[in-house]
Amino acid sequence: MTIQWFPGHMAKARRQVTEKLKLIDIVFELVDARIPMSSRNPMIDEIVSSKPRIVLLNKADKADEATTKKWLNYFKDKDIAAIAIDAQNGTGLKQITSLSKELLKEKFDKMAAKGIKPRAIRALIIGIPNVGKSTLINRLAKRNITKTGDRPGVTTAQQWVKVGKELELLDTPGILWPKFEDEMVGFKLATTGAIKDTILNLQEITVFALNFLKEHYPKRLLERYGLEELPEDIVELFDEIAKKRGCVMSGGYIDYDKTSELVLREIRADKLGRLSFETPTEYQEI
Ligand SMILES: Nc1nc2c(ncn2[C@@H]2O[C@H](COP(=O)(O)OP(=O)(O)OP(=O)(O)O)[C@@H](O)[C@H]2O)c(=O)[nH]1
Repeated sequence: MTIQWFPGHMAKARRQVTEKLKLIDIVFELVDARIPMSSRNPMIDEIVSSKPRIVLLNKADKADEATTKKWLNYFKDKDIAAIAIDAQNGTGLKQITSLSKELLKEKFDKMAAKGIKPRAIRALIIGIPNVGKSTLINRLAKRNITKTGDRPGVTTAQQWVKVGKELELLDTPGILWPKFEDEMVGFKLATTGAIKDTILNLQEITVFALNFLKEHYPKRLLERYGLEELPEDIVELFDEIAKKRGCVMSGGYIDYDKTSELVLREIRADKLGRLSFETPTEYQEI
């Protein structure tokens, strides 16, 4: 899904999430494990301040394991509950219920003391587009299709999805916008495929990605594209990859768009291995 986030849409998204918060005990904030900060909504702390929250680092199967460990420590140091998961394969999902119970123990104990009948924990999944919200809901609910509740004529009443006996999810997730006014965030979102390539310049995204790989994963670049060494100049690197992969037009001109598409496709398909595009050290001050 591509959403054009105009101010009116942002206000509406925020209003919808705020409404849903009234119905639930806990928020599961879904982020992309490869870019846990860039894939968050910039106002998330303020928007969900009234509820306990677990940060779910999704697509952990695509992220650099060592960096994901650092992110988990980062959140732990900040006293923020966080779990690395792979919603597609179901890895890490068991911890979601146990950690939710832990975080809500006091609230539920108090309810029990008042004689309120025990009930399942109610949760809402929130995240930016394409972060894996529907995949997670379907996986937790052990079903294949998420019902879309907002087609004309379909009742808009909230539906609950049961996850075992102890947890219930709202079946429509909360969708919030990313922090795209920051250019680096935009490049990271585009490199990981979170936003359409047409939103930013394709070649600029690839320059960002290649520079990043050159600095952080040079060996992977060398191996993937059969290069002897990495040229200093990023255009030269582009040229070498293009020549290795036949992205050259008649007359010997390099087809930079084709090269860009190829490199980005391969990064997103994990052909260069598991990659993370940001580390906690850049965010220590937050
Ligand atoms: N490798 C991997 N892919 C995942 C994971 N979770 C989701 N995906 C893929 O990511 C893409 C987006 O997933 P969705 O579940 O549609 O994301 P969404 O957040 O519901 O997206 P919107 O409907 O746009 O808000 C799909 O191609 C999923 O198959 C995961 O843990 N690992």
